[in-house]
Amino acid sequence: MQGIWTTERIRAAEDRLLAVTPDGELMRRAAFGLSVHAAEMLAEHTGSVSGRRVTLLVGSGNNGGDALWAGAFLRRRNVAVSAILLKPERAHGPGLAALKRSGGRVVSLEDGPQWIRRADLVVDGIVGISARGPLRPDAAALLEYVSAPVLAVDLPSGVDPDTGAVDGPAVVADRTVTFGALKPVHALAPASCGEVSLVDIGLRLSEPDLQRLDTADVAAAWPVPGPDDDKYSQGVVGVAAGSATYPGAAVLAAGAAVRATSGLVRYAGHAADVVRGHWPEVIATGSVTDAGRVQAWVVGPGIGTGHEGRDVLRFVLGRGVPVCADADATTIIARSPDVLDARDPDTPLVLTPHAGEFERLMGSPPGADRVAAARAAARKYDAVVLLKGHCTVVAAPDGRALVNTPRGSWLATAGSGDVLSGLLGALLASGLDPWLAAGAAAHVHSLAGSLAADDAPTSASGILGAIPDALRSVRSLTS
Ligand SMILES: NC(=O)C1=CN([C@@H]2O[C@H](COP(=O)(O)OP(=O)(O)OC[C@H]3O[C@@H](n4cnc5c(N)ncnc54)[C@H](OP(=O)(O)O)[C@@H]3O)[C@@H](O)[C@H]2O)[C@@H](O)CC1
Ligand SMILES: Nc1ncnc2c1ncn2[C@@H]1O[C@H](COP(=O)(O)OP(=O)(O)O)[C@@H](O)[C@H]1O
Ligand SMILES: [K+]
Repeated sequence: MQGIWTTERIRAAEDRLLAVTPDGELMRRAAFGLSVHAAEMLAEHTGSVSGRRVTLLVGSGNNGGDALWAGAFLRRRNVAVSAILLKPERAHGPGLAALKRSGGRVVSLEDGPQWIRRADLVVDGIVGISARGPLRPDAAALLEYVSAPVLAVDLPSGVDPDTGAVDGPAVVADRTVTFGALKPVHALAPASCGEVSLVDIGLRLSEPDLQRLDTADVAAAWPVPGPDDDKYSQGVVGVAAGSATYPGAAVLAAGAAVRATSGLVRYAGHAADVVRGHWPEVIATGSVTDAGRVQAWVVGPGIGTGHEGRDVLRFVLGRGVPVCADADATTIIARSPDVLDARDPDTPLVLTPHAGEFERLMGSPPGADRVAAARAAARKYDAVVLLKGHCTVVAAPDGRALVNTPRGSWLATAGSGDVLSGLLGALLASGLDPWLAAGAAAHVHSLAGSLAADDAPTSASGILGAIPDALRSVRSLTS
């Protein structure tokens, strides 16, 4: 698991460390690491370091101080460094002195654009973890001239450090070098951060506020049959999805469940013939009432939101097994919360809303703080909530939260959510902790999406087809 800490926690840990570290030492550690990454980027993009031009955008806080010190270190490698000070009277004193001593140039805000245009690399030291609100106009104006690769100091300026939300102009970095520990922005705003690198400055932190699954966590959690297993012992999943008119959701959800684990898959609903045609290994019946025993249900994709869908949902909630309520099932719960009376409070429920379904469930959209939103919904429904979007957030009623950072946006395609629910249902049936099951399913779903796409549009069927490759890739770490 990768830990992620809020800026409040980071600041407290920094204060503790600062108290026992010589003055300026932490910043120099941070800035030296930053300069190594800057040199690496110069070499990558231009083929050399010496003689190249770096322009620093320098705000009035320590983030600007990091940039100035890094500039001084780069001077030692014969890089031409210029610094644009947004507030010259409040620039970090020791950093500015170090840059000047090393032969770096300080340029005025008015001359800034030409130095940005001529740069081989732009370093964003405008603002770091003390950023508040949208980027100020003088800083925002400079960004219009940037065409060179950008290295963000700690985080891309203009992006909220704790939520990753972007409200107005913001830096889009090719690489972000952060210090001590990952902050929420790094997991929640991948398109703004670019590649994220962590420089160790010796921070000590306890329990993280937010987590991210490593591939190794997913590999360790994913169920694999052993010598004594049979088709029942690995967990049987039931899929209640689709309709005669719209059988696609059923085919996708059942197919994802088939590919996720080697346990048995049952299907119940009006698309039984179509599902059987696609997946002969699925035991398909017309109704949940004669589906047979399962260890978890996936319910909702394509079942409609009328009384029949409501009856199906109520029936599966009453079976005493974990339920993944997706798509139409979330809408039914939002409109008729009394269906949840059928649920035994001790059996896990996973809700998988996208933003629109979330708004129906909670009465307002997720807003900028998607982690807080998912946590609130998890508490309200006493359920694990998987909030879909570019980044997927999974929160448990006990407050645990994780985020899945995607590789691109190819998952934004029709039916992709049905594939996710099938994966998740199969993991629930195997007995995995529902929060971990949701996180692992999201991880494999997004990996399958990027493998299927391979830089060109794909489809839900393509994502489904790439599940075995995604699992092979995840498991290759363990073999
Ligand atoms: N502490 C440590 O041990 C270490 C800390 N480190 C580094 O320190 C950074 C944190 O530094 P920090 O706390 O000095 O604040 P920082 O983020 O630079 O910005 C504050 C200034 O920005 C301004 N400002 C605010 N919002 C703005 C906006 N929207 N748009 C534009 N400007 C805005 C605001 O100005 P004011 O409102 O005062 O005019 C304020 O003065 C951290 O990210 C890391 O890089 C590393 O060296 C490792 C060791
Ligand atoms: N821009 C995006 N980037 C990455 N993933 C996305 C993006 N938009 C949607 N997704 C993912 O794609 C899936 C879409 O699911 P859903 O909204 O239920 O669609 P559908 O009903 O068509 O299946 C979710 O897993 C969601 O997290
Ligand atoms: K920054």
